[in-house]
Amino acid sequence: MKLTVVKIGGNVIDNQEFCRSFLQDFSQIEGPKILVHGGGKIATNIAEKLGIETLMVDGRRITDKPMLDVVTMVYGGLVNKSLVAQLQSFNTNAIGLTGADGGVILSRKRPVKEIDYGFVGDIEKVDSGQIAGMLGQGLTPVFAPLTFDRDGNMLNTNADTQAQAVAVAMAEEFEVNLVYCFEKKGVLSNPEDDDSVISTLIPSLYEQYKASGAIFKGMIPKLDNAFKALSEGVSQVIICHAAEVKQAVSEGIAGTKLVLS
Ligand SMILES: Nc1ncnc2c1ncn2[C@@H]1O[C@H](COP(=O)(O)OP(=O)(O)O)[C@@H](O)[C@H]1O
Ligand SMILES: CC(=O)N[C@@H](CCC(=O)OP(=O)(O)O)C(=O)O
Repeated sequence: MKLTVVKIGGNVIDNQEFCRSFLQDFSQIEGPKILVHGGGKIATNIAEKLGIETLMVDGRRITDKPMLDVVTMVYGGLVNKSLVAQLQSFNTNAIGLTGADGGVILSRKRPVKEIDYGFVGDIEKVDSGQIAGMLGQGLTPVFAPLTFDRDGNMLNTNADTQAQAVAVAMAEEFEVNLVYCFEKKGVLSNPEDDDSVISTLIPSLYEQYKASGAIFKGMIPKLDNAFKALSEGVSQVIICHAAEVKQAVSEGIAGTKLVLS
């Protein structure tokens, strides 16, 4: 059975009209589906209003206790519940969850090496059976980028990684199609040219673009996650503009398609 897992980034969520139109398209995807959302940009804005400074290292947020409170409120509350309410208006019976709800995504607090990331989680286990149970009831899980550990902590978890971990876990039972949606048309060969979309990306080409600097910042962990998903059993991975989500799912052609060779 086919399953679609879509990740939507913070730049899309932050734009009300763009986000609403994406959710309408997402609702029209046939068959069981899961949405994993980010919201990094919104957390940064709200933290700033509260006088809390944002620090990112390698695309990961340093999450001390005040920042953990912000991301729990923003991702688990504001963003998650707003997406769920909007999906309900498009007749998708969404259920909003953090990884802690139902114990679905267990993590381990990232060990301190050179950098102390604070309350950031590295995913250990996804309870695919419980997620399949929700899908079986006709529900569409909507995951906030938050997980939990055995010590009772809520942990901030990168949304691209969480989408990858959910997709890989579900691939044991389903034929999973993973789509990373963001505000550009795909992975670009020239970051200055929005039309320079790489239609098919293989690992060796990725390494070349990374070395030349054409692929940088947030796109690097996104692609690492995307290739990991493919090599661990996910059937198809596409990175595309949020407006192309339906096309990516129904035709398998949109933005950048990843292949292993
Ligand atoms: N070659 C590239 N093609 C497209 N985007 C790129 C590229 N290299 C770097 N980027 C950057 O990566 C960003 C996407 O990563 P990220 O900010 O983590 O997205 P999201 O929050 O949507 O997950 C884009 O907004 C863009 O600025
Ligand atoms: C640990 C970590 O970095 N967590 C991310 C979770 C949100 C996220 O990934 O949002 P986008 O997809 O919109 O970037 C953060 O707090 O920024």
